[in-house]
Order: sequence, then structure tokens, then C-alpha cells
Amino acid sequence: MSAGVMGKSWGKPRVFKNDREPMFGNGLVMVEGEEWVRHRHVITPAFSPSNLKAMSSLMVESTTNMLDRWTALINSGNPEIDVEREITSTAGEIIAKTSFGISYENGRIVFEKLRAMQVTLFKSNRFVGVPFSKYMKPGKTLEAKNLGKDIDSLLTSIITARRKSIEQVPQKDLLGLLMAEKGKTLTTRELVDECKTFFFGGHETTALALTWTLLLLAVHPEWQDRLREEIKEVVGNGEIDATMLAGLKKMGWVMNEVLRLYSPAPNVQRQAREDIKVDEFVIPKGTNMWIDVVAMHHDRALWGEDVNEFKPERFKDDLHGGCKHKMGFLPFGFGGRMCVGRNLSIMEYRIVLTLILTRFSFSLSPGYCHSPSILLSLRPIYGLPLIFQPL
Ligand code: HEM
Repeated sequence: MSAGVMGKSWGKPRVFKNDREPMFGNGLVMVEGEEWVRHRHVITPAFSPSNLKAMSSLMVESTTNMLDRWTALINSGNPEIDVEREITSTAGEIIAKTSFGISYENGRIVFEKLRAMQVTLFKSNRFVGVPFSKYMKPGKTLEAKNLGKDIDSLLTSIITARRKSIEQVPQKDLLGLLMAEKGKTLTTRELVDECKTFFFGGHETTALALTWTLLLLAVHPEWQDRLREEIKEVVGNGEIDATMLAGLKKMGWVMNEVLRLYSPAPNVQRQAREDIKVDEFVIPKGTNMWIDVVAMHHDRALWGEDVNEFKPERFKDDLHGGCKHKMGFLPFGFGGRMCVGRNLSIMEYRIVLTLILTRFSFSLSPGYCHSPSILLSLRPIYGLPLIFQPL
């Protein structure tokens, strides 16, 4: 691929920014040029393996609460559970805990308001790029704006309080880590936007990766067994230790195969900041490029005749899953702007799936209707009802 494709001459489309401003403000997803370099420099170290490991117990805690709820439902004669709704809510709780903490009152309120804002935006903001779309649902747009104001002022008060106490109690969540960076700093306004960015960029994507995985494991029970065997060998029956998770190789292939077949982020966007030469073509300044990741991940020419089959083993000896082009598998984007939270989501995926598989087996409910749809993310539009059996 030409160097022009990967260079800094590509930014994010303005239309994408307008539509997503309430969610991301001027957070990492939105900033460009030198500003992006500065933000990325401060944020990347917060996602280091040792920082992430310290967050694993929060993930275990929220997931265990969810699974205890499932056990109570099953014991009361209700073994059918909509896992999409359940997992999205738990992933929201996990990202709020790992981003800014919710063990104190203001954090909990921010979390509730972010959730409400997500529901509102989902109703008002699904026409990405449609001119004047925010005027189609003016009530919802206003509601999102008011929630946004409340969230900003609550997060500002959390950050101000932490600035006063940072010497005494440095917090180990992402906000605490960003505030503790020596020399490089973000302003309070920038920190507010990064907290929102982590929430909106980080939980639904991970939840959908898990949801689609449970669908595929429900229809391929032999893979439930294989993963359970691997968990027994690698994790044993004791508590999950984050250092063991890298040993879950087959689970890694399954995650890649799910991200290939049902990529939660269905497209990656760029806009030419200047005229760019790519091989014999010139792409004029201002051109929007939407890379259709879903289509690329289902392209027979790249993947072969079995492109639509669930075959995790295609990732066994090849990080690209046997794809004929090294840029053909892009669930986390590409280049310098590749997803900064991917290791957090990989850790969360492994923890949640390990805990589910250790406690339950599951099959598809006859009520499931397969209809993957792109509404910002790629989601099962009618949810995912599964029938659970305790092990
Ligand atoms: C399965 C889970 C996830 C998927 C599929 C995913 C996917 C993506 C994609 C496709 C991009 C755009 C990359 C590009 O433009 O080349 C991105 C960027 C980003 N993601 Fe994720 N993501 C996931 C989880 C997370 C998590 C857990 C967080 C944060 C806690 C996060 C935070 C971000 C941020 C901040 C960016 C912007 C990076 C930049 O522009 O420098 N993501 N993600």
C-alpha cells in the first residue's frame, strides 16, 4: 500500500465529527494533527499491560454480579435471557469503573446519565451523515444536549476534587492514570471528553464482540467444549489471574473469528486533508473514505470459499487469519489511529467469556431472529435470547 494512504494527510471526516460530537466531544477519536499526537501520547501509557491488570478484579466483580443474577433467574424457572441487553449493561458498568470510578456518588450518577444519553442518542442520531438529521428529532437532540451538560459538570467536579487530593490517593482508573502522567498533561475540559470517549468508544463495541461470540458458540457447541477444556487447563478452578489470560490461545482465535464475521465497528473513516496520490490515482482534498470493514471481512477474493463459515482455527498460525492482504482484517482500524483500547477489550472479553463458560452451557432460543444491522455499531437488532443451563 502506498505511503500516502497511511500518512498524516488523512484526518477524520467532518460529517462523522458533527454526528458524534455529543458522545466524544474533543476526545481522542475526534482530534487531529498535533493535538491528536499530544492526546495519544498521554493516553497510550494508561493502557499499558500492568495498568490493565490492576483493573481485572473490577471486571470479575461486575461479571460475577451479572452471572449471579442469571443463576437467580434460571432457578426461578426463567432460563431464557437476552444476553445482548445484559452484557451491554455490564460492559457499561465495567468501562465506567475502569474509566472514572463509580464507587462514589458522583461517579454513579455520571454513569446513569451516560447510559440515558446513549439511549437518547441511539433514537436521535442513527442517520450518520444525513444533513440536518439532528432537526428530525428535536426533542431527543435537546434531551441529549441537556444530559451532556449535566455529565460535563459532574465529571468536572470529580476531576476538580481529584486534583485537590491527587497527592494523597492516586486512583488506578484511567482518569487517575491520565492525571498522574508526569510532564504531559490534559486540561480538565480535555479529561472530561476523554472519560466520555472511553465510555462511548469502549463498552458497546466490547459488549457486541461478546454478544456475537455467544451467538456463534450457541450454534457451535463443540467450540463451547473446546474453550471450556482450555479454560480448565490454563485457569483451573481458582480465581482468574490476569497474567494467565494470554494462555487462552483458542479463545483468541474465537475472538478474531467473531470480529471478522461480525465486526462491531462496521466501518473506518478517513478524510483527505490535501490532494493525495495513491498509485495512479489522485484523491482530491476533502474526499471522505468509508472503509467497509464488514464487506471486506466477507470478501471471497480475500478469504476464500469458506469466508462465511465460523472457523476460528484459521487464526491458529496466522494473525491475519489467512487473509490474502495484510490490511484485509481491520476490526480495530489501522495505522497510528488504531484503537487505543484494544488490549482492555481483549482482557475484558477473556474474563467475561471465561466466567460465563465456567458456569453455564447455552443454546439458541427458538425466539431468536437473525438480523444483524448497522446502527452506528453492528448489532443484533432483535437482541440475543439464549437458553442457559447451569453446569
Ligand atoms: C471489541 C472492542 C472494540 C472495537 C471493535 C473497537 C474498534 C475501534 C475502531 C475501528 C477504531 C477506529 C480506528 C481507526 O480509525 O483506524 C477505534 C478507535 C478508538 N477506540 Fe476502540 N474498539 C474497541 C474497544 C475500545 C475500548 C475498550 C476503548 C476504551 C476504553 C476504545 C477506545 C477507542 C479510542 C479512544 C479510539 C480512538 C483512537 C485514535 O483515534 O487515536 N475502544 N476503536
